[in-house]
Amino acid sequence: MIDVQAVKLHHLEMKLVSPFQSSIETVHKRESILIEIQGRSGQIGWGEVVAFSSPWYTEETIGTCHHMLKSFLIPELLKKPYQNPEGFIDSFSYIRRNQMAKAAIEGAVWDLYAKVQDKPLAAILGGTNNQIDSGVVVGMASIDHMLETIGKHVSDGYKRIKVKIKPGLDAVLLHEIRNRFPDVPLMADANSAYTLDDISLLKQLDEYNLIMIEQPLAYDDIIDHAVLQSQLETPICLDESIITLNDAKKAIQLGSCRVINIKPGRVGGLSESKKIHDYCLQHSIPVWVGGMLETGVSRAHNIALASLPNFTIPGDISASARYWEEDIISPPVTVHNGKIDVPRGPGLGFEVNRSKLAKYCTHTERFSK
Ligand SMILES: O=C(O)CCC(=O)C1=CC=C[C@@H](O)[C@@H]1C(=O)O
Ligand SMILES: [Mg+2]
Repeated sequence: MIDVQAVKLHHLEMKLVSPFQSSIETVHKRESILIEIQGRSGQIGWGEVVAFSSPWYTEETIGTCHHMLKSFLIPELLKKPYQNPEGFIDSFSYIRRNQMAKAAIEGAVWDLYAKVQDKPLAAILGGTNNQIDSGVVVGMASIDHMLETIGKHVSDGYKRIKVKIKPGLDAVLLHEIRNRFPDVPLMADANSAYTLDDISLLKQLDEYNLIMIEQPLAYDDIIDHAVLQSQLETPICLDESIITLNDAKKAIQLGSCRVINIKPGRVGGLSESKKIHDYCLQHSIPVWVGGMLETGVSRAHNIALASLPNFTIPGDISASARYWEEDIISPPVTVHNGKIDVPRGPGLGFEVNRSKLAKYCTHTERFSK
């Protein structure tokens, strides 16, 4: 039973240890909202808004999520008790899209639900693995700088390297990486930087033995991706184009991709993530958990999700230290021999460190019954 008495929104501002550049945007400072919900017997559940400050990745922002939470989602949660997270999800099924706002509060509800049952969130979701493989993303920089960063991550033991590419920084970059690191498991993420006019250039990337190329074409497309996939040997992975289970079904039926990146924020939460995972498992499509440069709270949700059996490709879940001087969870996420332990404690299995929260929090809002 989930009977939420009070909700707090903690607005945070944290500086990344180094700026993160993709084909569209460079992120220096991360704004986020942590959601703290309190159940009837005093247990606390945590969620996180992973939208960025501006709508460059999807249409949502911290501001739109805040509006949705305050005006619609929090009132729905405080209105009555729910038997389980699915019951709460049904209560807001009338709301179109706004996936990151929904995922943030749904994540807090899942954490609370697991704590009420005194079980790890991973177990409640159906996780089967005690450890997950860890991959890391290298943002754009000069090629020399990227090679140096990759070398560091490889020696730290990361199981997979993802680089950001765009026209002009693709074949030349991958060529240099393969010269230096011929065998490293490598993939490239374009964040929609190409069109079908670039097909011959994209075909050249087949020679770099990439595990996959992520979202090469438009952020809302599955048709052109099907055309491209039919001409590429390298598997296409969809990220931005997959917002719901239905999108995943259609993309798989059309042959638009051979891999899917599941980010709970992008697909509206852990329930939808699990449905996409299960459908992909039935259709032999491997999946992995994507990252959003998030704090330890959302990273903890991602670790629990990644313990499910079809997450067979290392995701973008790296150590806290890769992002922050100090994370706001205790203990921070650490990587040993390229692996992260799935926590065994109840709920997320990490505690939010209140003094660090206070340090990075600009203001807190409180809502109650
Ligand atoms: O969280 C991480 O480690 C990196 C995440 C990452 O690569 C991305 C986060 C958000 C937007 C994009 O630039 C990119 C992605 O598309 O997957
Ligand atoms: Mg991506």
